[in-house]
Amino acid sequence: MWQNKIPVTIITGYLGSGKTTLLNRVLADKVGEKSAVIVNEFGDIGIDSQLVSTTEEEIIEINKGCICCNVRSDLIRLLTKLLKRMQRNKVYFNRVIIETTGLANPGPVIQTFLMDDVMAQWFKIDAVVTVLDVKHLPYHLDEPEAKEQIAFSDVLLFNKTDLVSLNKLDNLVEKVSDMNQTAKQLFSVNSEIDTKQIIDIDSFQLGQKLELNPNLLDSHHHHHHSDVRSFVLKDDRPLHINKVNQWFSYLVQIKGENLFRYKGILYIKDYKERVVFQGVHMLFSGKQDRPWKKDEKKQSEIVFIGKDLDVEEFRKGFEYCMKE
Ligand SMILES: Nc1nc2c(ncn2[C@@H]2O[C@H](COP(=O)(O)OP(=O)(O)OP(=O)(O)O)[C@@H](O)[C@H]2O)c(=O)[nH]1
Repeated sequence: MWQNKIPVTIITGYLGSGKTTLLNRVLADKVGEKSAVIVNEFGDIGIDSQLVSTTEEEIIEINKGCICCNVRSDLIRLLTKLLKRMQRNKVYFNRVIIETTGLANPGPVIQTFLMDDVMAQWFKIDAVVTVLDVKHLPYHLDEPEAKEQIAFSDVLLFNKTDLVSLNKLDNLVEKVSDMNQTAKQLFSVNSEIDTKQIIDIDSFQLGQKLELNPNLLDSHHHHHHSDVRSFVLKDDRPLHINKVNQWFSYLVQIKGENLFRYKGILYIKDYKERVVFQGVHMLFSGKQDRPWKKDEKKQSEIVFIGKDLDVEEFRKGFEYCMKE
């Protein structure tokens, strides 16, 4: 039996801030070995689990909804199952890392570990790590999810510092510090930090969290998402690269402001490799990834998350990329 509770690191942060990049760093590091990883995706499909580079960790994905709402019971069920498998020596893990969706309020996730008896007996929260996209966060600071992610944080990672001036960064740090005065502050490009600064730091402060939100432990606590929607386009017909380039440059330039997050895997005609792309507002990057595996279904899957997006228009654009 284990004498110590299993530490849980909760990685949160708004859409596209650099959470998966951070998770990959932790997993590539010695400190992340033997982690059970839970990735929660907002939308129908799990692109994240395909983008997380894995070795021997258990990666489990919850993608039926948002982890902080209807999926809380799924989280408990899943962790209970993992515990049972460990007791039967089927798996071994000595920590849990949860990456929440960019639209999750971490409050209810924290609550899961405090309120449920079994969870509280076996697990302890090591830290809530919030990744901040210093370029785009100023546009989202008024969103309730962004605010709560900052408020509940034990470690604030100001990421993407390559994209802003020192002046802008200072302004943002000042605003964020007003919202959370006790969290440790770290700065990074591509979430590059010494992972020891966020893992096994035992810095979860319940008292301080309760001061912020006295309802945290109230099991009737409810939370509603702001007006942000997501949808997925999926098709197994190959896409033409020239058309894809045209469509994306249109989307980025014309829709970029309302397009908070988009990412996916593309099946491009005549390419042996998958194309993986990522976008946050007007910043976009795509690259050829590993070759398609023999038994893998070749198809394109894209998730879009944003405000005032006309799904039909996106669907037409996608169809256009398939036409000869
Ligand atoms: N320029 C720059 N780009 C970055 C930095 N960190 C991450 N990115 C890019 O930002 C995009 C989003 O990074 P992810 O790690 O996928 O972000 P995320 O928070 O997991 O995103 P979601 O969970 O999908 O909302 C990717 O294209 C990254 O390569 C950084 O410090 N600077």
